[in-house]
Amino acid sequence: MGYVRIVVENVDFSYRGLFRPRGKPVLRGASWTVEPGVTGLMGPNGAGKTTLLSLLVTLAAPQHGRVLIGEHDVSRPAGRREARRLLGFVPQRFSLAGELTVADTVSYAAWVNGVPRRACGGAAAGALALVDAAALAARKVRTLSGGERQRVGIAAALAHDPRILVLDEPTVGLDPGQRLRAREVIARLGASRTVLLSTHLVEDVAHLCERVGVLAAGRIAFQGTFAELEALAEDSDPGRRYGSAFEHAYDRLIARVGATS
Ligand SMILES: Nc1ncnc2c1ncn2[C@@H]1O[C@H](COP(=O)(O)OP(=O)(O)OP(=O)(O)O)[C@@H](O)[C@H]1O
Repeated sequence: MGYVRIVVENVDFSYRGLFRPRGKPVLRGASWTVEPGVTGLMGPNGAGKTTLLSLLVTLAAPQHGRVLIGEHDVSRPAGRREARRLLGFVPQRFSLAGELTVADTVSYAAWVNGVPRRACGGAAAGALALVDAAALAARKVRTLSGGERQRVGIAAALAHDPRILVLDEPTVGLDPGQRLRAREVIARLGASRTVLLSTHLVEDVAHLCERVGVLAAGRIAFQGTFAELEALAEDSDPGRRYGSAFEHAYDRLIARVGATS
């Protein structure tokens, strides 16, 4: 199966409610192309990263503009149906039934996502192997550590063998060893899929992401490589270290977008 890109075209999105019929604009004319491999989505708290990921995985629909998953336009019901087969999603917080085994949890995810019942066991075993979690298959979910649980969540999202994997802050709350392990798993998955993850961690982007998008003031203010983002720092201080150069580039970018919006 080939690679699949994600295209976001001129998307507006507001959360609307009974008392806010026009809503609060979160995305305003956001456009972005996510290529195969691993891409990071960054942006300040409240910028709309989770909102944008929800639109990409068809949990919400834009009020204007469109989202394409491969050739499928998710604003149409048929396009949404086809797109969902191609998508796996790991939300920032997810609940798993503590009394189920890991194998049953991932088999169930496969079945929910359309894998025929007789193939679910094999699909689960394959997905667990992909995330280095085959040895956890017989464990009850309630006995897992945070890092193990995160890998099982990723396996559940992979159980129907999607071409695209979307992860919302996948390394939050993991200790440094587990974070490295999660990065290794995600990098491996990105070798044959389109992987998009949101993160606040500069090290995640530096070590893992071939490309990065920065969301600010309702749109993708930057898309390019990590090195290109870093170069925005226009390093006037030769003593500045690697990490802080990135923070500097990032701050300048956000300030520039804030001034023009
Ligand atoms: N269900 C909702 N109803 C109304 N407003 C919401 C809802 N979810 C998010 N928002 C608002 O939309 C804006 C974007 O939120 P979102 O969670 O997408 O940002 P984020 O970039 O993921 O933030 P963080 O980095 O803190 O996780 C915020 O102002 C938030 O308060």
